[in-house]
Amino acid sequence: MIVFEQVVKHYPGGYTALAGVSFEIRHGELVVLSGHSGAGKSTLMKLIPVIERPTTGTVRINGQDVSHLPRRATPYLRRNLGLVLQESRLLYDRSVFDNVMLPLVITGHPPRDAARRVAAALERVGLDGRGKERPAGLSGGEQQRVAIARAIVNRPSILIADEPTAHLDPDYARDIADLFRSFNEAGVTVLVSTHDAGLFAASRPRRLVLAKGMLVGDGAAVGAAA
Ligand SMILES: Nc1ncnc2c1ncn2[C@@H]1O[C@H](COP(=O)(O)OP(=O)(O)OP(=O)(O)O)[C@@H](O)[C@H]1O
Repeated sequence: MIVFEQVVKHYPGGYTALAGVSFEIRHGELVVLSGHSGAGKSTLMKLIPVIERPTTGTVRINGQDVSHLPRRATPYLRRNLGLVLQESRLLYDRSVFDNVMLPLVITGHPPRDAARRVAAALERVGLDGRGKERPAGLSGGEQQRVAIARAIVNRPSILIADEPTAHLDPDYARDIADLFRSFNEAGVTVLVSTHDAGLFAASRPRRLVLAKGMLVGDGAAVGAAA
């Protein structure tokens, strides 16, 4: 469960990225966050794993107020979150397998079970047998799948993805959207931001719409309108 209560985020220099945002996402929901460039989507997403903190207001994840979470406690929080953020780039000097393994290495997972989980995550995103390859040799859509496999390898209950279909050809983008739907159908709470909400319309998601740091829409998607 993700709860935002009157969340305000000012950046240094005075820019207001979020101007008092409140909503509640229940377990098992599929939520698409849309809004123009600069509306505050990335900021909202970064508040959940505490990459950024609210200036005022409260963010609660699975009942825990994370607004003032000590830095040393953030790895425990992030263990239950799958993150595909703008800044979560792949390591290009490592194999696909090593990239997906990374979160398990960080959490000190037993190596043999970790290898099994990586193989399962790669299979889940349609990249089984590709673990030895380098990310640079993969298409943009396949690289995004590696990032998604890395996000789900810890079997998170919440998956957060910031513009995962940006820069992808329409066919690849649709495949990625379908992948998020299948995670959601398997019980994962999914929050995904996009400029193209129509891409996810078939999944009948709940749509949150941000404009200038304010929540201006909250409801079921209608047709393929963006
Ligand atoms: N670290 C930062 N320091 C200062 N200002 C920032 C910072 N991060 C974001 N902003 C500003 O906050 C506003 C909201 O940015 P944010 O990235 O959340 O929007 P967005 O809706 O995700 O946009 P986009 O779709 O272009 O990624 C923007 O005007 C941006 O310039």
